[in-house]
Amino acid sequence: MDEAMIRVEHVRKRFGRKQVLRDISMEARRGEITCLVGTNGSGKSTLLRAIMGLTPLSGGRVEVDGAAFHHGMYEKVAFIPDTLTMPPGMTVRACMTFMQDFYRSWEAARGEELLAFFKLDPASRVGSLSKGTAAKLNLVLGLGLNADYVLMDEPFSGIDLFSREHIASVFASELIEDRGVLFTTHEIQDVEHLIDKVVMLDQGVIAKEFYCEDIRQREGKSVLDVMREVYQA
Ligand SMILES: Nc1ncnc2c1ncn2[C@@H]1O[C@H](COP(=O)(O)OP(=O)(O)OP(=O)(O)O)[C@@H](O)[C@H]1O
Repeated sequence: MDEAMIRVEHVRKRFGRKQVLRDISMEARRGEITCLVGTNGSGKSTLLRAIMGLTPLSGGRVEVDGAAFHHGMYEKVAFIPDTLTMPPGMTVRACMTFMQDFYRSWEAARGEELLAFFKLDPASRVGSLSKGTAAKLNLVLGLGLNADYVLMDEPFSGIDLFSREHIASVFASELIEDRGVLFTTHEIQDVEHLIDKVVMLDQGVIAKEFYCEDIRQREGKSVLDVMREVYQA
């Protein structure tokens, strides 16, 4: 059996008395772009953080390529959060040097390629970046890692149309290659043509998990059509 995937099995997560993830089982395969969707507060960020071991699970398990997730896997699975975590005084160049010092899997040449792709100025400081530019730097730092899987939390949040298109084009480029991508977005219509699979989260469970091509061919529906059916039912 091909185990090149992140597999989430019966994951549960509770914050105090609030059960956010009730029983989540899903897969994100290497070589595929998987999009996690759900209404506000449905637990998308919580699930990404749970997969990365950034928040303890209340139950269930996460496997990467058939082995239980452990901290050594941070080189294999990159996480790009929805906010830039670098200190405001640091320059873009210093952020890249930090990544180089901190991660064995940082690929300097790929980092330079990404910097050029997003037209970022290496001398600008983190604190002076606009929201969209900060999001681009976040992508440079995450995708510069030679990780097999990349998890991204809302890479398009608050970003203008052209920057969104620019970021979306990364998904179709060799910068992603055969990695496995799992990301969340509310801007599904912008990326629908780029994604392979959709996982729909609703009230702590997976309401639906499907390949976009299947739903298009079999039912003649767009992802948005299916989302309307599930979330507006
Ligand atoms: N650290 C925490 N402590 C308590 N509750 C939390 C914590 N983190 C998240 N929650 C709650 O878990 C639920 C899911 O939050 P989460 O951020 O995962 O949703 P989301 O689907 O990413 O939402 P959005 O689309 O608005 O970004 C929310 O009700 C939130 O208030």
